[in-house]
Amino acid sequence: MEEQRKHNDGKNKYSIIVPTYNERLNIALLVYLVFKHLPDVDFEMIIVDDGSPDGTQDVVKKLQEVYGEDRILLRARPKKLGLGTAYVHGLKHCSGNYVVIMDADLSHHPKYLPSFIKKQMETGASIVTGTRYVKGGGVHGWTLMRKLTSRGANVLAQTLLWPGVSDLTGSFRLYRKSVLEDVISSCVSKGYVFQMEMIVRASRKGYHIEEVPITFVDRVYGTSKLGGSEIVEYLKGLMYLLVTT
Ligand SMILES: Nc1nc2c(ncn2[C@@H]2O[C@H](COP(=O)(O)OP(=O)(O)O[C@H]3O[C@H](CO)[C@@H](O)[C@H](O)[C@@H]3O)[C@@H](O)[C@H]2O)c(=O)[nH]1
Repeated sequence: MEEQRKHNDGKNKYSIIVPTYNERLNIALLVYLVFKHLPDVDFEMIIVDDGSPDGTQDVVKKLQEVYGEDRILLRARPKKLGLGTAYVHGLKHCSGNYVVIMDADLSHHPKYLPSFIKKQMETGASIVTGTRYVKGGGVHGWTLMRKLTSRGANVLAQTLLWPGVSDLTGSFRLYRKSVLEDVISSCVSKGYVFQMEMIVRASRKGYHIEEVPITFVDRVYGTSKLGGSEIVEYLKGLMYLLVTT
């Protein structure tokens, strides 16, 4: 972190976008861990909640009292509108020059954040993406079916699209804000396939992308919102990318 501060010169600010839907049991621990792992970093967290019926927003408001409304921003939408548009919505409210996107359920552990920042500073990359599919990365707690689905989705996309990135469907990423704005404006997907579209379009545009290994740990509280319809959307998205990129 000392090294990080040296290179930072107080200029870099990180906006961490966290989309939430029914994450009441996870969000406080996530916020605590982000603060713990980024003690000397200038950052804000933008929670994009889609009217979670479990009271996620009430917890976020309490967190704002503890950490400050300038560090924890709540940007709510009235109903569940999908992951892709949640990122777009969050991005509108970012004041940092770098943007991190991560899940609320601790499957993206905040302990990795310093390595994302370090990698970006060392390489000058426009995007640093977390990968489960290189040495040092992995998944923990998934059923065999979920592992096969994720692996299959990646292998299929790698074979068809050749993007030069090992994990296309993961969403734990750091972007230079201007790059995210550029790439996001050319994306059309709304659901989970958005992650793949983002990284493929960024790669096609020639942006410098680096990877850091992460272990994705399945959530302890709550349930995944990834259903059969998302898989159909993924396949449609893959075909769309095949013909448009
Ligand atoms: N605001 C908002 N948030 C949402 C929505 N759907 C899901 N989320 C939030 O998005 C995050 C990821 O949702 P999960 O439902 O936990 O995803 P997952 O099944 O664990 O999938 C993860 O792994 C996939 C790759 O294997 C990723 O593609 C996916 O983005 C995510 O990281 C969580 O913080 C969840 O609350 C939505 O419609 N709106």
